[in-house]
Formats: sequence, C-alpha cells, structure tokens
Amino acid sequence: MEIYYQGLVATYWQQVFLWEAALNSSYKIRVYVFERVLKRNLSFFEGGGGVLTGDVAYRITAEASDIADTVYALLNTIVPSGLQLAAMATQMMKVSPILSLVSALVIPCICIVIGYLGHRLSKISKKAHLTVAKLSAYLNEVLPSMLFIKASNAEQCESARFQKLAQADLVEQLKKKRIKAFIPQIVQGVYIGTLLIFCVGLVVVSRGAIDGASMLSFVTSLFLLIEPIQGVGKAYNELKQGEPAIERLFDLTKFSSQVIEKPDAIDLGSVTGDVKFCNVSFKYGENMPLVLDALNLHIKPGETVALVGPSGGGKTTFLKLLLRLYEPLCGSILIDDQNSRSCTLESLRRHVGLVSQDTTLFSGTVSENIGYRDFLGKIDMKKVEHAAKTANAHEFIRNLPAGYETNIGQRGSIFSGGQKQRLAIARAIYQDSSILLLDEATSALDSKSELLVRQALERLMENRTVLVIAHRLETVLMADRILLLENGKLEEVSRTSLVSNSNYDSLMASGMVI
Ligand SMILES: Nc1ncnc2c1ncn2[C@@H]1O[C@H](COP(=O)(O)OP(=O)(O)OP(=O)(O)O)[C@@H](O)[C@H]1O
Repeated sequence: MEIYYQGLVATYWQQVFLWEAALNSSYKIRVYVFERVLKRNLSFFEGGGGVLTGDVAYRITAEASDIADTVYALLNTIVPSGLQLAAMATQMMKVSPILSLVSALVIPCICIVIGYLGHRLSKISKKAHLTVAKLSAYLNEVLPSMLFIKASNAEQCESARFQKLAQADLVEQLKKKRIKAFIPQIVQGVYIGTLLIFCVGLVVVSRGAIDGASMLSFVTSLFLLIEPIQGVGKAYNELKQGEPAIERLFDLTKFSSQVIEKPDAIDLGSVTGDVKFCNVSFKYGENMPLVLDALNLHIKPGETVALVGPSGGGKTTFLKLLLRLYEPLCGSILIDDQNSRSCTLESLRRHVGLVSQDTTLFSGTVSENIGYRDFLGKIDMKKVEHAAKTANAHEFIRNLPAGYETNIGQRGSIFSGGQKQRLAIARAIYQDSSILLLDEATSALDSKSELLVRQALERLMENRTVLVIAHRLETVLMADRILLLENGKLEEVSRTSLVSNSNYDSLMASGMVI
C-alpha cells in the first residue's frame, strides 16, 4: 500500500516537472518570437509578407501552446519508454548476445514505417494548422467590423464564409486524427509480424544452442518490447505533429531588416526641429513606380507645413520616411543637420511624434493611453491631466465612471470619433516631441466637436515643427507654408491660389473639405 502511495506522489511530481519544462520552453519561444515580430519591417504588417495579422496572432498564441503539448508528450513518453527499452535489451543481451543482435534487425523495419507515416503526418498537420490559422485570421478581421456587417445585413453572408472555412478545417483535422490513430496500430502490427517471423527463424536456427527456459525468457522480453516501442512511435508522432507549429513560429523570426541601425549610431539629444529632405526618392518595390521623386524640402524649427495632394500621391509615405519606417531609395533626411541614418531609431522616434488618422488607442485605462510613452515606467498623472486639459479632453474624461482610470474598451470603443481624436492629441502633448507629424482625420465631426479638436490641435502645434497632412481648409490655413505633393514632386502653393486654380482638382481628389 505504501508503495502504491509513493507511486502516486512520484507520478504527480513527474507530471509537474514535465509540464514546467514544457510550458517554460513554450513561454521562452513565444517571447522570443514576439520580440522578433516587433522588429520586422513595417512592410510585413502592411501585407508585404503575405501573412495576415490574425495568422500571426494565432501562431504566437495557439501554436506556441501546441509546442508545450508536444514537449510534454515527448518527455512523458520518451523517458519511460527509453528506460523500459534499455532494461529489456539488457535482459536479452544476457540471455544471448547473438540472438539479440539478430532481433535488432526489426528496428530498421519499424524505422522505415514510422519515418514514412511521420512524414505524412507532418504534411497533414501543416495543412490542419493552416486551416485553423485561416479561421482565426478571418475572425480577427470580421469581429471588429461588426458595425459595418450589421448595417450591411451581411450576417448570413459572413456565416456562410465562416462555415466554408470551418468545413475546410474539419476535413483537415479529421485527416490528422485518422493518421494519428493509425500510426501506433501499424507500428505494433509491423513489430509483431516481423517478430513472429524472427521468432520462428530463431527457434529453427538456434535449436540446441540455448535451453528452453532461456529461449522462453528471450521471446518474452521481445514481446515486452512492444509497449516501449509503441511509446517511441507515439513520441515521434507528437514530434511530427508539433513540427509545423514550430516551423511556422520560427518562420516569423526569419527576415532581413530594411532599416538597419548602425553600430555607432548616435543618440539625438535635444532637437530644435530643423528637418531637411535632400534629393529623396522612394518606391515600395523593385518593379513599383516611384512614389517620391528627388524631393527637396527644408522645414525650419517651429514652422508648420501643410502637405496636400491627390489620394495616393505619397503624403503618408513622406511621413513614414521621416520616421524611418522605410529607407529612401536615394537621398538623405536630416534632423538638426544630423543624417537620420546615423541616429538611433529610439532617439529619432522619441523626437518625432505621430498623430495618425485612425487614432490608435489600446485597451487599458485613459491614463495609460495618454501616458503611453511612459507605459513601462511611471506615468506622470499631473502631466496626463495637463495634456488632457490642453487637448479639451479633461471634461469628458472626468465624467467617466472611474475618471482617468476608466477602461476604454477595445480600441477606445466607448468614445466618439471626436473624443478619440482629442485623446490622441493629448497623448502627443504628453509625448512632447519637437517634431510632430499629423495625419488629419478625414471623417467629419459636428461643428462643436470640430471646434474642440481644432483648438486642441492648435495648442498641440504651438512651439513645434509640424508637418500636417491636411484634409480641411482650416488646417491648411493654419500652416505657414502649403506644399502640394503630386506625381512624386513637391510644389509650394500660395494660399490665394489654393482654391482658385488647377490645384483645386488635386485638393478635392485628396478628400479635402473646402
Ligand atoms: N505598403 C505599401 N506597399 C506598396 N505600395 C504602397 C504601400 N503603401 C502605399 N503604397 C502605394 O504608394 C502610393 C502612395 O501611398 P500613400 O499612402 O503615401 O498616399 P497618400 O497620399 O497618403 O494617400 P491618401 O491621401 O489616400 O491617404 C500609393 O500608390 C499606394 O498604393
């Protein structure tokens, strides 16, 4: 009885240690892969890698968990099976070394069968991973678009699309389960079949060489090998099944950086906000047309420059180059006369703030969103409140159930469009960078909200170098200079000529509200 209880305790601790090892390895892989993903070029997230973001999320969550299951199953079967195999083999060697070596010939037969089936399992498993990843990517795309789906009466259509993907997944999962169930049976079948042939042969060949009792002990050992051999087969099964998840995860980490930080890159200390584009050209790919064609521009510290032009003219690309999210094809960008290629990416992006059109907010509290710059350190609540007041956001934040500590829901779903914009402006005020890139939101707000956002913008732009992609005439009129970006070229336009000549068409094409 005591031995029985000792067995229970030992099994418990064995499982605890094995799970600890398995989960720790999947945790380490997950963290490493995500760190690498964060370092990937922006083009990968803009669809350049042909991988959907939902698929990336699936790999880092579900498939990393699959790795833990694989490691656990491997350790759990390979250790006891290995020990059993060693014990049986020793016993057989004691009885008859020659017969043991002859019997070992069964091993290559088993290896060939397991190898072939394992390869098939790995292929089928890969397909099963792809179908479930597609399902996850689909859900990631559709669930945040529920407003549009409902408004478009598209529930039935989406349900049909989901069913199609789920059906494809069902087929692949079934194939995988079938082959998984088949492998241990076939391994056992081949082993027993081959053994029977060997046993008969052994009895005939060794007649008289060893006594009956030894022969019985030898054959019993051979049959006792079935279970551990099956265990090894199972472990191989698990490895092959987990292989595609490991491959897909590590695929995410393989890339070459387009934007490379020099080993001797300098940290930009304080910056006055002088920006120069010198002969900058850019295109997104080898066979793509030039988006920016030998551009020259000098923005002086504290100056506000409005960028206007037709849709697809390259305005956002211009901002991306300034943030060094892409590298120019030729030419250079200077910040305070320092080539941006010679600066650390961290210091460059610390001095260049961005307020994008889609007002990116994260789930978390209001203060975490405004103080995002210090998210890992200590968020300065006084600064948060000051930023919110300056951005005309303090009033509505104060009326929230938990004020600055209110959770804002997924992507700030509890706020109106104008409120989200003011929160994004408050975040930029908190960040306090000398150079500000503004991609003005195109969606129209009611006149009261519009006024509050405009006031907030004006305060944000004070004492900074501002490059604003302007969609409203009022914003254009706030600028010191207006630049038209069209056909890859920059042209300065005067206020008076803005709506009165041929530029009007370009401005209207850019969605400008005049
Ligand atoms: N990641 C990308 N990969 C390939 N081409 C791209 C990418 N991003 C933009 N482009 C292309 O580069 C050109 C310039 O795009 P960009 O977004 O800079 O224009 P934009 O002036 O900001 O347009 P809009 O006013 O409509 O936002 C377009 O033809 C666009 O299709």
